[in-house]
Amino acid sequence: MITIEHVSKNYDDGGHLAVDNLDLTIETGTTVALIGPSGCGKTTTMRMINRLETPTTGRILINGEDVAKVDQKKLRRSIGYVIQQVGLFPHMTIERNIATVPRLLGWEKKKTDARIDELLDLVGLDPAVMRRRFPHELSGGQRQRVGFARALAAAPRIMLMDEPFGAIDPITRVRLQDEFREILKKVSKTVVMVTHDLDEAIKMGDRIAIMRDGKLLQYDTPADILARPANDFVRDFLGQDRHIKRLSLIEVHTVMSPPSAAGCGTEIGGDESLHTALALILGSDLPGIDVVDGTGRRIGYLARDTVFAAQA
Ligand SMILES: Nc1ncnc2c1ncn2[C@@H]1O[C@H](COP(=O)(O)OP(=O)(O)OP(=O)(O)O)[C@@H](O)[C@H]1O
Repeated sequence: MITIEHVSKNYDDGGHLAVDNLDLTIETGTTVALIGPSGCGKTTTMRMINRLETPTTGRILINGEDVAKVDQKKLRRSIGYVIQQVGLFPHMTIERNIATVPRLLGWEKKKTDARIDELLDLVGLDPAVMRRRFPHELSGGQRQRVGFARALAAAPRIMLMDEPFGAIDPITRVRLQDEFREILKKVSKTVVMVTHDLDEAIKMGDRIAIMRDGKLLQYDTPADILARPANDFVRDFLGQDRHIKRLSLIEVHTVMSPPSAAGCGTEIGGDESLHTALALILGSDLPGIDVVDGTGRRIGYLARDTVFAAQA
């Protein structure tokens, strides 16, 4: 668990606080997305966790231990850090890049080698092809995968991710978000992620922290934030389509009714979102659609009105 207690950051001794009396608790194994307008203090907050910045007042605890009292090198090596432009060492092969922290920790070659293969597999890259390549021989998406693998190398319990998909084209970005989310769940990390992208925060975050002028405005699950913005600023920040965005968090099988006697010809998977269902229903102009399982068997019926009611 990461506990941020009454933390403020004043960079210039002037009156302006980059982070203003922030209190935030991040439960172990969850992902928290920090979001808010440019300059609101997201990156500063994240960088105080691994002591790239020092709080002016307040303290940050990891599992009860004050990070200010932990050896700085030890702290950094125990926290994975992924940044927008990846920051791979250009003159090193992919395998050496991934081995950075294991080497600093003095791992044996055999253990490091096995770990490199395991991680490249995990992030969907073929070790036989990738190990000996250099960063400039990779696409942006592949580099981001390697950056992610490198951050995971020494199995840190915490991952900090600063705009990890910011420099990636939209199609690759969505695919990487899906894959990284699955991997982070599988390896059960505590993740703090900075993003400008509300859809990304909704998709990746178990909780979203919305900041403005260094202050925390709302900290809640994506569904609760979208349903109940804390104030007018948050409501505006979420946008007019927040009800539609909420539909992307609800799976069809959770609201479907029993299957209709006769199929209606248009179908959707039970684990798809109501957002996808809405698009299908509007496109088909039907009062509802069939819900099917992975084998194509009809398991339910989703009425248009059910989708509309879920938006409210
Ligand atoms: N090293 C620094 N020295 C002085 N001021 C800084 C420094 N880093 C950040 N700031 C200031 O602190 C405030 C918060 O910056 P921070 O980078 O944390 O915001 P952010 O929400 O991550 O912004 P962005 O979304 O634009 O990356 C801003 O006013 C910024 O100008």
